[in-house]
Amino acid sequence: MQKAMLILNPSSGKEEALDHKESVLEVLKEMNFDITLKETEKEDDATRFAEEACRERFDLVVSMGGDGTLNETITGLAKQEYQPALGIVPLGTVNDFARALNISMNPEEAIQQLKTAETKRVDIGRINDRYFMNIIALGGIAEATFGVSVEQKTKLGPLAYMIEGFKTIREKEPFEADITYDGQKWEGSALLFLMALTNSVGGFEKLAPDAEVNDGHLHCFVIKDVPLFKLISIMTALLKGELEEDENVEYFKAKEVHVNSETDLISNVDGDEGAHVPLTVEVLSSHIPILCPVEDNQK
Ligand SMILES: Nc1ncnc2c1ncn2[C@@H]1O[C@H](COP(=O)(O)OP(=O)(O)OP(=O)(O)O)[C@@H](O)[C@H]1O
Repeated sequence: MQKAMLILNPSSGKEEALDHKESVLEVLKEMNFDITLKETEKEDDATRFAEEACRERFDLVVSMGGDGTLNETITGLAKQEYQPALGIVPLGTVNDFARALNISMNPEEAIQQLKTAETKRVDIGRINDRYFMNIIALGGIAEATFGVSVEQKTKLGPLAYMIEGFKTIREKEPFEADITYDGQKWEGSALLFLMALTNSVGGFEKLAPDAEVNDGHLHCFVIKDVPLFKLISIMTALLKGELEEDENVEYFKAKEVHVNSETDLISNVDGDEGAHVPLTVEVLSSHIPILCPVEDNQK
């Protein structure tokens, strides 16, 4: 009999994981899995559980929680030679990675999708010694989002990040960035630097319309030092996928990016506080086997 590990974070999103526990257990049973249930209690539990699933040669790991739990689970899988397939039941407030994979935002539907899903290897990213699934952001807006409370996030949803960022951007200075990517260089004054693996960021799904979850590239945007009103219009157009060529935005694709700055920038890694500059960011191409809805594979 094949073995599945369900990693469940009871505190995610609106604390609804326990409401869906029975459904997911039922579906995994229907799929003929011998199930081990692991509930997280604290930081890094999901990483330890995922490592254990690799060591003990589980066939499937299902991560049921928010982006934080998913990031921890992927961190546990990323370094291992043997990796079980990863199923995702999104329960967080943003769930960008699941969005990019066309996994339903409705937990019950996402659970049902597991039954017919197919395994697809997708890219993840590494920033210094940490992994990420969606985006690295650097600059005032990016740092401001660290202050968004869980209550705000839950109430306002994904928009809270951007709103909070715009509110505080006035106080922030542009930074001099020294960016090297795949042998090329960009130097200049920037307000924001984004490196995205998928098109789905902060709940918006059109950031980099040609980004695929396994295209082996970081999609990078440097927003130069512009007045606040211009920044807001650029960001709005960018997130809606409506940004035309703009002299204030530099776009490039890269497999590896090095960033340095004299300003002490703190990276925003998938919405959480990450490493300070200097940074080395790279794509680990088609690195994690993920259960994706069938429709997506048949495109
Ligand atoms: N039982 C628990 N009670 C409280 N916190 C927990 C528990 N188990 C894990 N955690 C914490 O929950 C965090 C992850 O939460 P979650 O998966 O909801 O991510 P998130 O980033 O808040 O998601 P999103 O932004 O999409 O809402 C981990 O950092 C971990 O420390």
